[in-house]
Amino acid sequence: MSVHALPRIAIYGAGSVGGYLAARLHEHARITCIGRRRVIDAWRIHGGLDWSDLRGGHEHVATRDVELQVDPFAAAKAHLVLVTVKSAATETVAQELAGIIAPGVPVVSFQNGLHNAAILRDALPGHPVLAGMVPFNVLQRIPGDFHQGSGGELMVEAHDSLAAFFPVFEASGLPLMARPDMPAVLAAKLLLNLNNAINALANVPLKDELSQRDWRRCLALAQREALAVFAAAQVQPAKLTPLRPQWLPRVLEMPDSWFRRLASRLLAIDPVARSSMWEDLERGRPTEVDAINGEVVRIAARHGVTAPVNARLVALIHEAEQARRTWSAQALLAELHGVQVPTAA
Ligand SMILES: NC(=O)C1=CN([C@@H]2O[C@H](COP(=O)(O)OP(=O)(O)OC[C@H]3O[C@@H](n4cnc5c(N)ncnc54)[C@H](OP(=O)(O)O)[C@@H]3O)[C@@H](O)[C@H]2O)C=CC1
Ligand SMILES: CC(C)(CO)C(=O)C(=O)O
Repeated sequence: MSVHALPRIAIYGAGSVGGYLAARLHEHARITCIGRRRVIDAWRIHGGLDWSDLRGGHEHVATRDVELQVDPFAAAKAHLVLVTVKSAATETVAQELAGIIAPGVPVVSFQNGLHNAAILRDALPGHPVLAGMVPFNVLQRIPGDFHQGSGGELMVEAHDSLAAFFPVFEASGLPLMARPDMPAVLAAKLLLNLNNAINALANVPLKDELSQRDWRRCLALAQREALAVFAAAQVQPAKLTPLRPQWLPRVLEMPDSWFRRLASRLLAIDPVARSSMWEDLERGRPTEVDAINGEVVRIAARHGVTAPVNARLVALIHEAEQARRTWSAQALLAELHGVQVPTAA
């Protein structure tokens, strides 16, 4: 196919996910990736983008093969826009895209958190704005070099406007699964993302963290609390792993050898992979904790229940944004047990 016949995709938010998607999709679409000047300059100095994954796939994509831009107007010619900024930046991005992108162009939020698509939708009437989900981890090891450290398929809200783009993702080796139940998918992803804060506080790779029972017990406390909050709010998370979401805390608490046997897929993570929240702390950036653990606390408050474990994780991450401290699993577990209201005997 001539390059001029390829669809144009704008990726708004040049970071870990944005850079990885740009590098993976570039052969089957004309990609424009829009981001901060410091990032775009660093990617140009790197000579383009490199991607690799845990199955050994890798490629160097030269700067002539992806358009790297700092000007939001570069999104004007896109046939599809993918939003890949952190949740706190969504409102600003929505305002920046309004009036720039062509009428009717679909916009997909490839972000964690429950409300990013709704924020974009409010500012972009006349566009199908669709929730998406990135299941795998991407680490930007050095500027311009992206490593996918775990598996899973990209998901998106089913919509006719995306018909021309499914083959692009498929041909690029990143199939996109259309889902009729994205609110349930995002709720299930939020449960998994409760580990982002624990991984950031642990300051160790995800695989090491999840291999140790006391870290998993911390996650089980946060997930069990979130599941109770979801039940109070009548939110049913989708089944994204071989285990039903309701079983996750019990399996996480199992001894290491049982956990390895029962949840081998949860441990199929590259040894270098860390959560995106760890990457934020490492780079001195504000984190997304208010859109993740903070979301559990807000839903709890709306439904007359409490979420002290997730509230404590929010506070600890905000403290870490100011000054980092490395926790041991035992110290964090004691801290999280300490905030729980004892249940009547
Ligand atoms: N990284 C991962 O492994 C995964 C991440 N996710 C989710 O994907 C989303 C993106 O995460 P990630 O890629 O890690 O984020 P990054 O912080 O790596 O990338 C986002 C980039 O967008 C930039 N940005 C913010 N606002 C604007 C703007 N108005 N115009 C241009 N650029 C802007 C940011 O700059 P600045 O820092 O200056 O704000 C940053 O460079 C998040 O919701 C995250 O939770 C989901 C699954 C996995
Ligand atoms: C893939 C996962 C769950 C963990 O890396 C993530 O979403 C993140 O880091 O933000």
